[in-house]
Amino acid sequence: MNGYLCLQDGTTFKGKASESFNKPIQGEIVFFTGMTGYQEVLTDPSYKGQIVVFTYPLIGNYGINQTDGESDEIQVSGVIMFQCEENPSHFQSCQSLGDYLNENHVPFLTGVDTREVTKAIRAEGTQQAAISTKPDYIFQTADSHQIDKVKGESITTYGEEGEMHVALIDFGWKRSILNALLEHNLRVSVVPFSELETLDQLEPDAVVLSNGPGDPKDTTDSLPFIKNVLDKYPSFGICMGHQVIALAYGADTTKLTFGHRGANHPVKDVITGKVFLSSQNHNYVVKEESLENTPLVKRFYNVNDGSVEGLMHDSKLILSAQFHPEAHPGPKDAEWLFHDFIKLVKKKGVKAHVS
Ligand SMILES: NC(=O)CC[C@H](N)C(=O)O
Repeated sequence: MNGYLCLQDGTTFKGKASESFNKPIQGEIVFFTGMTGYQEVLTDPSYKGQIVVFTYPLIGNYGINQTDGESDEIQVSGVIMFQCEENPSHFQSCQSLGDYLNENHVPFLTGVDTREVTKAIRAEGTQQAAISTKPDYIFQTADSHQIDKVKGESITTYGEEGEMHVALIDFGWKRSILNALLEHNLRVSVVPFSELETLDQLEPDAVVLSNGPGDPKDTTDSLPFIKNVLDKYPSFGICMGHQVIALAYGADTTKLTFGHRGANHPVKDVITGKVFLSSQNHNYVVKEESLENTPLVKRFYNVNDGSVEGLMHDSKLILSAQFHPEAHPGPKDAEWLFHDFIKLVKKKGVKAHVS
């Protein structure tokens, strides 16, 4: 059966609709440029409600395994591919990508010129799109507040034997962030951001603010509370967590034209002068000029477009990254950030910089 990808600007692409596809779906369309990492992308809560275009032409060749999920379910609303491999080959593969998507009723199109779609998104920007049986889809009001769809209900603690206690504030956390913290022998309590009043009772040694879907300003009501937390505990923000730290201290965020999603985004560390490759998945960025009257300073920036990629507090142990030091998917070149942050927390450091 034919299926259509309809962009809100009127552009339409024809493809082959997946087996389980029976009703149109609408979502924000974004593109991911990595050659691998599709399972992590599909299950990352930051992608909640989005339609993901994989620019690499062959997706699914190593199948789906039991370990690479970033959460227990598929979070994207739809997938656009050129070719979805039906016969995966990998010793850990337990299912093909197509079967995985069909079984979970996530619609996808194949046979679409994904590079052409990407060019259209780059030209007109991230926008609403639909996977539909007809080329003339009528757009509905876009879904907002994706964060409400991924938030956890209660506090859960992992790594009971850990030597220090970290509260991971949950805006839609990726499993790899938890794993990176557990690898450092920490006890980690995942705290839904709506449960922040109980954070003090946990007596954490430090706080990590997680990734999450949608507009960071969806957390506006919680910002005064988050600022209290930041003022009190050494803190490390990742992606949405980084944006929330900026907002809490009075800086501002804005939406990029088409975001950064992929496994090879070059970032420069202002302090060391080093450039490293990073895994990224975001639409929003902190506005550099809005940092002016805040205690935050730019620590990292994107080598391609100069946008802010991370912050430090000028007198507190607060560090943040717009990219993903936990990787999954993508390079682990930035995992030293966890190491540095934890080392500073242990030393009772007062600034987010190891000299
Ligand atoms: N991965 C993330 O945490 C993404 C943050 C935010 N939703 C953005 O798109 O910019």
